[in-house]
Amino acid sequence: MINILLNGCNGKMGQTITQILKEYPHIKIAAGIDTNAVKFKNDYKVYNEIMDVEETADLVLDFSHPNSINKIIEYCVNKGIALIVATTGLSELHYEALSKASTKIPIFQSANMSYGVNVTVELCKNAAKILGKDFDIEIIEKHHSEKKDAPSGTALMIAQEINSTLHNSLEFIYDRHQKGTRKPNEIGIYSLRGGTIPGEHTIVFAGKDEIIEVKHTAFSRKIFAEGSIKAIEFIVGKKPGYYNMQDLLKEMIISNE
Ligand SMILES: NC(=O)C1=CN([C@@H]2O[C@H](COP(=O)(O)OP(=O)(O)OC[C@H]3O[C@@H](n4cnc5c(N)ncnc54)[C@H](O)[C@@H]3O)[C@@H](O)[C@H]2O)C=CC1
Ligand SMILES: O=C(O)C1=N[C@H](C(=O)O)C[C@H](O)C1
Repeated sequence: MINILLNGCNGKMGQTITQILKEYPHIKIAAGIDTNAVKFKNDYKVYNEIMDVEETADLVLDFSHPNSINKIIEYCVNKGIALIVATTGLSELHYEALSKASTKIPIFQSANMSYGVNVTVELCKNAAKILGKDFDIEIIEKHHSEKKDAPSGTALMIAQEINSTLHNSLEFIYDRHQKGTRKPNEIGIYSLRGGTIPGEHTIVFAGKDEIIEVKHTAFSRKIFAEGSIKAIEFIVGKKPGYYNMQDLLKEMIISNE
């Protein structure tokens, strides 16, 4: 049995995970944490503060807000348990703190827990290797109207992966208003917010007289929850270190061979 603490349990993702985990008897939510602790009636205890949690657990799964990152890192390091961070909108300081903590505990961090998106990243890296010199690359992301951060963590992750494939030669542009003509070394990232869109990312490779688009559409939040379950199974028993979806996919490919 794997026991988890679910940080942000009363949010959209917290509740999706709460429902899906009912189909996975080997993973139990020992307790939840949410600043809005009374929003839903859960069949586990919900705390306002992680430091008050009495239940023991193997790991913390976080889908909340960047303002809780430092506290959950401190909690996991003190307890010597793993941490999975799915929250987006993190700052450089948050990444530094996660990296420092990963020398003591296993940390899994991904801006997108779906397999499909992580395969999309690989497709784009390969396309960028071939097309990067001759094609302009731009990213368009669409999300629901309640999303707090922009651009999405996924759009940034895709842009960073493409940039590292192109020897970090790209300049990130988030708004073209009054920017003039496009320079060849730019990568534009655009955000649209509306309705209940669970998440859509389109990566555009625009050349002379032709265009290639790689697009991933999430039809529901289930894909993020199912990827999180794979991350839970992956991280338990791991040595301290900084892991992501690419590590998980590599392990899956090896075990399928
Ligand atoms: N990595 C991935 O695959 C995915 C990541 N996300 C990210 O997960 C985060 C949450 O997304 P949603 O569930 O859609 O948001 P939401 O706003 O519906 O839920 C967030 C929950 O966290 C709670 N919360 C806020 N501050 C907190 C704190 N300091 N401590 C504990 N709880 C706190 C809120 O009360 C709320 O219930 C966002 O950053 C989002 O971008 C969302 C979907 C997939
Ligand atoms: O807030 C969301 O909803 C999502 N956030 C993540 C992101 O910022 O990339 C992942 C997914 O697209 C849904």
